Amino acid sequence: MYKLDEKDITPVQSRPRLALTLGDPAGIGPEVILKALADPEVSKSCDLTVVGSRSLLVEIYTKLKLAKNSQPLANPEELSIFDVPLDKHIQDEILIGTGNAASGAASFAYMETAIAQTLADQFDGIVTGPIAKSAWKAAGYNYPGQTELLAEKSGAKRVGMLFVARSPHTNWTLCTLLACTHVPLSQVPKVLTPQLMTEKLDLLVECLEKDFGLERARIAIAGLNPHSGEQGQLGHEEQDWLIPWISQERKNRPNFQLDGPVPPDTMWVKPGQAWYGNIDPSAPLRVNPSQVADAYIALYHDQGLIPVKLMAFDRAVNTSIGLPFIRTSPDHGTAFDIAGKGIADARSMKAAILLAAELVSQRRKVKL
Ligand SMILES: NC(=O)c1ccc[n+]([C@@H]2O[C@H](COP(=O)([O-])OP(=O)(O)OC[C@H]3O[C@@H](n4cnc5c(N)ncnc54)[C@H](O)[C@@H]3O)[C@@H](O)[C@H]2O)c1
Ligand SMILES: N[C@H](C(=O)O)[C@H](O)COP(=O)(O)O
Repeated sequence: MYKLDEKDITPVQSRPRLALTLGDPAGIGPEVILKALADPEVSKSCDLTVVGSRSLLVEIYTKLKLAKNSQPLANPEELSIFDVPLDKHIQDEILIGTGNAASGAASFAYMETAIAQTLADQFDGIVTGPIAKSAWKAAGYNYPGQTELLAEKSGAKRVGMLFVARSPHTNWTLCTLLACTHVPLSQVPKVLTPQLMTEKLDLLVECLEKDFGLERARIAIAGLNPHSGEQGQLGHEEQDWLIPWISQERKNRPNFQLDGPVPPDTMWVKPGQAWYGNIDPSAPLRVNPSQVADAYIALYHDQGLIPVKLMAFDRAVNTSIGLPFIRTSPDHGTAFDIAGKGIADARSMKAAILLAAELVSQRRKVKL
């Protein structure tokens, strides 16, 4: 991947067209959007249309302008907005800082609208503001997350959740795919199967080739149990199917180096070193970014997202792979605890917009 700079920005007429959903209006989505859109690097990279309720956005903008130490915010009057008006009784029940059925109904309506408009070719991709799954549930929408709604509405049979983050220290890119996502921990060993792993590996390989231009890549796959099961002494999944599955996939994909199962506790040591680089000048240079994997497969949500968010909470991007269009999202959630205070960090939203623009441009090049 490369850093988007002035010379890479495509001419105005072919700039990526992105829909930007507000997310849960009671959370920090509107704030990080207004902050990100005030950044010239963002506005230069693509044509952005906010999909959400204009009147709510204006209300939040007015409130944030009054906040202490208010940072630059885009003025809604100057933005392209695809207005999704809400029934008055729903709008009246939206309370900044509290996700509820009304805020869930609103964020669901924004997503449905953005997906429909993107499928109708009004946009090349969607950047989604954070939603609360519990608020969707309260509103009567039973989806584990936005990814599953996107897959259902777009007819995608397979979808993957990939977190992409570029290190500010070394410029190295951390790519982490979750083999299973919003699955309760007790269900993880049952959900993980060789079939599921093959589906996710197929998606990752397609994405690395098509979106990141990597025809040969190194992929590290985590084990499930402590020390990858210690030869069956600390868990049996590695011996039963994970090791045979990796061996088979090595034969099937000679262009790809598949490492694993890597003991989960040490899987993140080298990525951590590649991410931070030689920060301590007295330490020997411990890892060369070219010697680490191009992508990591974590077997379940927190196995992958604890290290990702520890290293890169301010800039990781949740990227859906396998959809017929680009979709990215910041890695953080609705942060109801700080909503409306003007202190939310917009860098992950900015990274999500820039990555979406970059991926749209890359797909266009591949199509030519
Ligand atoms: N992109 C998404 O749609 C997405 C991603 C993760 C979680 N969620 C949802 O968000 C809701 C809340 O989840 P959570 O509390 O586990 O995670 P969270 O990311 O909302 O918040 C975790 C902590 O980080 C802080 N934080 C988060 N984003 C921040 C930012 N941009 N700037 C400064 N501080 C920030 C919060 O104040 C909180 O202390 C849940 O319903 C969850 O499902 C949505
Ligand atoms: N699993 C994601 C995370 O923790 O960042 C997040 O919940 C987003 O999921 P959707 O994009 O599917 O809503």
